Amino acid sequence: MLPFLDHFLDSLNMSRTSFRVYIFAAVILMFCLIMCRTIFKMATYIYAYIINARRLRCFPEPPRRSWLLGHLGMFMPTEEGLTEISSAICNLRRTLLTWLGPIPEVSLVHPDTVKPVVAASAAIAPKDELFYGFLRPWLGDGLLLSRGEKWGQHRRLLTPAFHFDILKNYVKIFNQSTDIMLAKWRRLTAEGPVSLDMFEHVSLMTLDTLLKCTFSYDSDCQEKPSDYISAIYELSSLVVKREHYLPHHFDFIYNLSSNGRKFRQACKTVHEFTAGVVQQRKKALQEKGMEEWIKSKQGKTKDFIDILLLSKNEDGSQLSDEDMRAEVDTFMFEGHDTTASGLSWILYNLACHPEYQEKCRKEITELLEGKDTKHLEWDELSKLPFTTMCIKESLRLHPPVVAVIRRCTEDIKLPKGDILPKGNCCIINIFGIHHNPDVWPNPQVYDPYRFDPENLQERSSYAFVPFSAGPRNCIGQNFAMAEMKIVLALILYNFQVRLDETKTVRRKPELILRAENGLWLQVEELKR
Ligand code: HEM
Repeated sequence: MLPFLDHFLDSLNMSRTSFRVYIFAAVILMFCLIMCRTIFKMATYIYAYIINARRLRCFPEPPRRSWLLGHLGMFMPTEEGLTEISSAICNLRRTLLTWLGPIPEVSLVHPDTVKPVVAASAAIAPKDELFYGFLRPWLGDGLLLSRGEKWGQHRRLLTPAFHFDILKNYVKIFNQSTDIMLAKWRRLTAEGPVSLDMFEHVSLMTLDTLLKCTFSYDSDCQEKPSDYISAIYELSSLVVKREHYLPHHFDFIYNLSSNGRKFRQACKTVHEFTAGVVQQRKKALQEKGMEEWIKSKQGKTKDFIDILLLSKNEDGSQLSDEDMRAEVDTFMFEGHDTTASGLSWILYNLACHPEYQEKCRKEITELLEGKDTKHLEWDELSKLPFTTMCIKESLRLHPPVVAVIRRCTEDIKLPKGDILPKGNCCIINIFGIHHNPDVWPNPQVYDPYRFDPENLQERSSYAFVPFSAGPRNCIGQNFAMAEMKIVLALILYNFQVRLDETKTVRRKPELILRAENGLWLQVEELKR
């Protein structure tokens, strides 16, 4: 049947039976090798899990089944666990690491390791990994998900939109949106203190702010429901549900599911809204002409879409409609939940520590007392040093984004000499870094004095990375810090927040760090 094979075996002086035995042995050997590799890899994970769980105690709350998947990421081999394992294997380190292939999701928890990874991560694509992929149908090729040359070009184009001269103009909006929330709180607490879910109230307020800063759109969403806002909420929750349910990781199955259909519908609502505003604005610009249009904006706050319309690349080209839509959707996604999470946890930490809350209030009162309008100006934001320390310490203890993913673009040397091979994916475990006892003594303790300028010197700049770090850090961090300072100042000036003893607060890492069943605090108006 196979004259060629017979000829070949004759030339080797080998019978067909012996040939079959050899082939069989080779297959068994290959199978054993693959099994060894898999077993070894699994043992590595289990060992690292035990080491990390013991050493780092990332999340004090035991994981619940529903979010075990997301939670496991926190315990994937940290570079320390990995070092210990590979040290045990001793000289074969490099060879073994290479042989094992890319070790998925090594979780980086030390500033020295994070530094080379984020520094090299400008043009790479961390973004096509599992989780980022789920966001793509919604956010398109916006700044968060784009890569390479396109990312570089857009980042250069968008950076001026976050210049202090532009951010200054948003201060009025931050004050106004907070006033709306506080008016609501006044109504709710008219009869006495009540317990409110901070996430619910604060995230509506941050969305309201973003809609005004991005589109100049007053949706009144803090008072009445809005389709666009509901769609954004739905998209955020559907992405998390998809991540936690393994069969839905496959596009084919997800698209057929009811959640997949809801996701498509919500994407449609959001995209139509954004594209509509972009179109309208472009039309107005074309009708008026550039000069007249710029004149009409003088003395008014330029929103984010205005700035995008005026931006040009080095070659004079502008963003296409599609790119503009993607950038706006990305800002709405990146900018509201993160800031809401940051603010909710700050209020929680200050409720846990009334002495710090009182100290912030004193600082804020000194600034606002004697002013006609109890609003903060841009220049006053630097006059709240203790409040800023409290905000930073809360971002350390409860970072809104718990982790980001990067792929190494080069071999990365770990502190103890081991190598993370190029191409390996790693989790920059922001939560882990912020809770690493080697960097932060007593990491679970809320102590704003860690951020006293006197204590900053000896700490690595990669020890505190709530906004990530390196060229691909958060473009909106100054926006977020300004907003958080203003909102916090106005809340503390007008209200007292206390823990609600009837509700337990448990951290719940999703897209952002949430609280299981909401974050309920007792709110009481201060009589001045
Ligand atoms: C407390 C609030 C915020 C936190 C903690 C935060 C955190 C982060 C982090 C950790 C990243 C890196 C994500 C990654 O690489 O996967 C990021 C990226 C980004 N953030 Fe923020 N963010 C906040 C507020 C904002 C705001 C207010 C905006 C816009 C208005 C914004 C816009 C963005 C964008 C566009 C990116 C992608 C940047 C790029 O890849 O070049 N963020 N943010």
